[in-house]
Amino acid sequence: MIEARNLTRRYGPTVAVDALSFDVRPGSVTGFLGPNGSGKSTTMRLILGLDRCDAGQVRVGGRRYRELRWPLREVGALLEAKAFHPGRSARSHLTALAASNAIPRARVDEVLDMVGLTSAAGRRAGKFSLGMGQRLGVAAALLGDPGVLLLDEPVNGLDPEGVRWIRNLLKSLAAQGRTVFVSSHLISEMALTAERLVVIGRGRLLADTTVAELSAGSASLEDAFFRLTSGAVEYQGNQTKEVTS
Ligand SMILES: Nc1ncnc2c1ncn2[C@@H]1O[C@H](COP(=O)(O)OP(=O)(O)OP(=O)(O)O)[C@@H](O)[C@H]1O
Repeated sequence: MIEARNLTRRYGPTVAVDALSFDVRPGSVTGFLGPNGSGKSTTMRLILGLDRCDAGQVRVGGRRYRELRWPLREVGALLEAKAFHPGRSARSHLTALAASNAIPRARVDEVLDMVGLTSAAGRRAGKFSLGMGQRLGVAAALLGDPGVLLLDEPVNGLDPEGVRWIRNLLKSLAAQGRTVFVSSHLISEMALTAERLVVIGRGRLLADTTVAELSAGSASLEDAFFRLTSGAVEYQGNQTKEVTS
């Protein structure tokens, strides 16, 4: 369970996260949606204690992240791909992480197998493709067999097999009773993966609901998302002249 209450983070004049309150419950995948710059990554960093909040608080399993004795065994996180030393092999990266949290070494090979990196385990992680880096990040998140998982854009860079794999993985982790919180810009993918949604815009909560509820009355979840966030989009491209061939 993740409980955010009145969570607020400012960077100078920018209010990145603005009095945000929501719960992420165990047993289902909760998608975290919002336009560019709406505060999703900042919120995830606040949950993980990687950034301090100016007001409010967030608890994971009833405690603040920094109060957790073995954080990797309680919360697994994938924040950005390639968050590892480029000169280390995938296996040695995971082995070092396991040692720091008193996780048995045998678990390293288990998670390498789960993410499909067994054959690349001895290669320098710095030479990994984006998708392989994402897989290694997922392996690190799963290492401590945590009850809570936080993933920021996990499908980024994954091939179609990888997208389907992560979808099924997240659903099965939730079905085991874990709390799974996952951000994405791919609304159609979220429609397939998530049961619940937290939607934010300009740092504020726009909806804390189910996919079914939000989609009801719209042609698609994407349409419902655009309607919900239409007043909260900060960065928008211009339509270019249509190309006809
Ligand atoms: N370290 C920082 N210093 C200054 N401003 C920041 C910092 N981190 C985030 N911001 C600002 O906070 C706001 C929210 O950013 P954040 O990265 O959390 O959004 P996001 O929803 O994850 O965006 P995206 O979908 O584009 O990844 C933005 O205006 C961003 O410029």
